[in-house]
Amino acid sequence: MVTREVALQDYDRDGYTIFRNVLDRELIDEASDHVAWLQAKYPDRLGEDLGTELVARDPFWVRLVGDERLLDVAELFVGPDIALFASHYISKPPFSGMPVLWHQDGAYWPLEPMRVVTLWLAVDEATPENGCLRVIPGSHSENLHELRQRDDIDNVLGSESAVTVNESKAVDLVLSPGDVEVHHPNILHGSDANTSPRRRCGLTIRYIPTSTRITSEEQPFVSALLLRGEPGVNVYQPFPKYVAGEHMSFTGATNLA
Ligand SMILES: O=C(O)CCC(=O)C(=O)O
Ligand SMILES: [Fe+2]
Repeated sequence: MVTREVALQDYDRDGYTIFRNVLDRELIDEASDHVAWLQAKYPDRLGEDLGTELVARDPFWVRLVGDERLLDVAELFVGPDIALFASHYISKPPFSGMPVLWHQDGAYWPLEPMRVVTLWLAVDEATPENGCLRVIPGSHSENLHELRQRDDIDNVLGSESAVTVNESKAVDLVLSPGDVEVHHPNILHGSDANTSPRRRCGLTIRYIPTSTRITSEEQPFVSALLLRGEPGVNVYQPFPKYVAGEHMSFTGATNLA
């Protein structure tokens, strides 16, 4: 088990770090069921695009991103007053899962200042074969680059950082279900297509200190949720109540009815 100090040193130096085995198998199995449930409920959405406006009305999603073990990790990076900014499952189906081109998250986000951390929770095993995350260590010290549109190839974001990336420096992040990778908003990262017979699903969770303002016009922001501590500068969505038959059932759901 890495100590907090080592994790923070790694993050400061490399722009990312990994925490192993943060969540238990039972909860990860529920997250995997959740992906199947979402895909049945929203058949027109791609597995790579399950998020944002779905989060705050989904009691399991809110329970998952509000898990104390995840918030304890987030707190190391953003301090004790923590809100959710956004969350997505990126579930790449076998054989056809799309790549995520090289990018810096901060180039996409309406946040001021850009203090935010991503926790990427592995729902499936992630390996080079099924399109695991890839990062360029140390690139978080670069400023945010312009984006350029990319519609010439199938890809999740439809855009990429307008820089030439030295892929020989890329590190593949091999993760097991329940592991959490943490990354900086400026780090260059992406992932290849899934050409393997195995699904590759991860959940991105973007946590902000409540001193970071979500500057989008729409307020409260669709997936803004106060998860720990003082509310700071934002307004937030209410927590959803669990309604049997409407929401996915999960351990502890009826306590949230
Ligand atoms: O899941 C992926 O392949 C990409 C994830 C990503 O870009 C992110 O977590 O910011
Ligand atoms: Fe990203």
